[in-house]
Amino acid sequence: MARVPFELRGKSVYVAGHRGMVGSALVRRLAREDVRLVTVERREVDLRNQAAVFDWFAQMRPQVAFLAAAKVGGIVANDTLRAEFIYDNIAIATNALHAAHQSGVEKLMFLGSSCIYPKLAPQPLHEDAMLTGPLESTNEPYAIAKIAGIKMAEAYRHQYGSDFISVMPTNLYGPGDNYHPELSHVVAALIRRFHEAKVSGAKTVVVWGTGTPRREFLYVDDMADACVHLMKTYSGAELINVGTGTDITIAEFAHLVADVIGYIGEIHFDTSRPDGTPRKLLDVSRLTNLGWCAATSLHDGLKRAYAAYLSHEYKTEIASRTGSL
Ligand SMILES: NC(=O)C1=CN([C@@H]2O[C@H](COP(=O)(O)OP(=O)(O)OC[C@H]3O[C@@H](n4cnc5c(N)ncnc54)[C@H](OP(=O)(O)O)[C@@H]3O)[C@@H](O)[C@H]2O)C=CC1
Ligand SMILES: C[C@H]1O[C@H](OP(=O)(O)OP(=O)(O)OC[C@H]2O[C@@H](n3cnc4c(=O)[nH]c(N)nc43)[C@H](O)[C@@H]2O)[C@@H](O)[C@@H](O)C1=O
Repeated sequence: MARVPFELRGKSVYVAGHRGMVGSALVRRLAREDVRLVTVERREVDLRNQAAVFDWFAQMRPQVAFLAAAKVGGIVANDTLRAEFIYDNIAIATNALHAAHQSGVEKLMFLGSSCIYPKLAPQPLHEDAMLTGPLESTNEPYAIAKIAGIKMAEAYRHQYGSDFISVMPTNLYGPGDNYHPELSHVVAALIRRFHEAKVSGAKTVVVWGTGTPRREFLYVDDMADACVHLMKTYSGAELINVGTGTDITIAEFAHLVADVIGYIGEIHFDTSRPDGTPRKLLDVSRLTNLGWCAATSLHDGLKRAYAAYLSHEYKTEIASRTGSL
């Protein structure tokens, strides 16, 4: 059966995690499609609650689902909230994927992460590197949960013929990010730290680790655009990496953030803090062959992310999401 191109038009589309960074970008992107958006707040349906999830899918019967809900955070959140990261993320994946199968969802996208690849896998990280070696210890519980979700989508495709696809995003940033000083990812952490240093006139800013790890960063609205593109054009069991295909050291990145924010002081590296994976550069050849590439440069994306931070920094939404971590 030819399953692509998949027609989104006229469909009811569920975005799980619609208040999050990726989910809200998906909502912005889907506003350009002729679809009926379906969302539900966590206080009404906690995706860890199997009965609530099964009931909600049976009642709402969405035709399409983007699974962008997860327990998410940076290196310290992953390393310290290890039980929550494995429990929440396995529960969310198993409940939502099985409910989608039971209620007859036509097509579903599961969002994994580039941290599912082995710590020392060859670079750039090809999709076939999954399960070929030990994981990075700081995010092993999260990665195991994501691998469970990927394998579940693959199994349901194999046994039931479900059109479930899995995409592996690189490190993401942009509007709606979490700015918690300890628990956030590096982009949000440094935007906040450099901004506060500029405002207070601080002479030094501390950046974690040695500065030598390399990371690839994708602007979240590009991520949402890639998700919609792949939903329409891809159907298969193979994973699809989603990134830019270029990376940068954390030291170079810190200087770029300082430049965008206008901070002119010194940068110190705190080597007592973890570096995590030495390098996480995605091989994006499958994505490129499917006709998609990123549109936003890191410099432009950071300018937009900083503008979003300035316009949201005192709003309670970020404060409440930060408090929930
Ligand atoms: N950010 C990144 O750099 C990367 C993210 N990803 C993946 O992308 C996806 C989206 O991440 P991102 O947008 O950054 O994360 P956010 O933390 O910004 O958003 C996560 C969303 O999931 C919802 N959620 C979490 N737990 C539950 C629950 N138990 N029940 C219902 N809803 C829940 C949150 O709800 P609420 O708003 O109520 O808190 C929130 O809307 C995730 O699958 C993540 O693993 C992959 C690679 C990199
Ligand atoms: C997306 C991916 O994100 C996580 O992995 P990670 O790439 O290690 O994420 P990170 O953004 O927290 O750090 C990136 C690098 O940056 C350095 N770094 C410097 N200074 C700060 C800093 O102030 N905060 C943070 N968080 N990191 C800093 C930090 O030491 C590291 O070398 C996974 O757990 C998992 O969640 C996942 O899927």
